[in-house]
Amino acid sequence: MEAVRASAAWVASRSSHVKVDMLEVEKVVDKIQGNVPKVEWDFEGIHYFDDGPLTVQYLFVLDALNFCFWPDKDLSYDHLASGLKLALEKDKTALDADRLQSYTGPQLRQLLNWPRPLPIEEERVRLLHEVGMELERSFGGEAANLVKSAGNSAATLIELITRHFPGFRDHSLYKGHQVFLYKRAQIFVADLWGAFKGQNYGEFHDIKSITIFADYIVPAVLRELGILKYGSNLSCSIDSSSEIVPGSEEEVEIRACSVYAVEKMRELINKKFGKQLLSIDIDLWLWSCGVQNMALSHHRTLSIYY
Ligand SMILES: Nc1nc2c(c(CN[C@H]3C=C[C@H](O)[C@@H]3O)cn2[C@@H]2O[C@H](COP(=O)(O)O)[C@@H](O)[C@H]2O)c(=O)[nH]1
Repeated sequence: MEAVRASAAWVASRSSHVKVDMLEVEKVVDKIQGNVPKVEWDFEGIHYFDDGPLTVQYLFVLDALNFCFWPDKDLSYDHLASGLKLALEKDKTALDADRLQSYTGPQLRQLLNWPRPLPIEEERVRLLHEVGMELERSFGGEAANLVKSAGNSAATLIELITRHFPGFRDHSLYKGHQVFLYKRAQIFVADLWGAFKGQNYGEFHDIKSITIFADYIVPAVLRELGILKYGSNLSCSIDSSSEIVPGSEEEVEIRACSVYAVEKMRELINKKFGKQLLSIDIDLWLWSCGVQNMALSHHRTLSIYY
């Protein structure tokens, strides 16, 4: 994703609230001797998988809703992944395109077996409808057809997703420039790649073009590692759990600098240790560390993108 990589670097070079500390990037790389611990996709054992098109439908719906869990302190990504899995196991038609278009908020809660309104629930419902409608209109109702039409190219798939599904157009304006982060579109590609182990629906000849997924966990891990340094006002806001305004310079810098920092880490590991590491590998390692560290304070932005 050249647009993501280039715009993240552009932000990082002008950033004032967040800095990428290159010395710390080097220290971390040397400490692990270039060996990023391998984390298996679905290390938690919470995702639906049947090796066929229904898995693709599941992952697309999952990533359409894969954002903003923190406003409910008991809710996490795991509930979404395992809730949709259980729903599919009970009823294989639960995620059919026509069904997606008719879910209401209470029905979505019921589907996920969640006892109270979900964060930004109306948007989640709207996005489900959007996915159902566009899948039906352009892809015969199946996310598997969307994936097939990308011809095994991650970049083409992301282009198709962002062209057809406005809810996946994760971008911001920063100092007048358009910044692309495409977190949920990229994570869908990575989920296909991970679930299908690089085969079948998960085969992409350009998987190395994917960057990390700029969420709210990875930046917190990078900060903990000393790689991201926040200015004092931003540090105070995050540590006191104040909300960071969506589209603010602070928010864009946190996300873009995270992408940039991991790109630098990957380049360094590959150069110094002669590896062919992907950003996805680093992402899953950092993310899995982050979700296991309950004490980590992350930035809080109300957003449908992450
Ligand atoms: N960068 C990055 N962000 C990720 C994921 C995943 C899940 N990926 C699956 C793929 C393989 C594994 O087996 C994982 O299960 C979720 N998130 C983000 O985290 C946040 C949720 O946090 P909490 O509220 O604590 O549950 C929220 O923004 C969500 O969008 C990832 O991989 N990378």
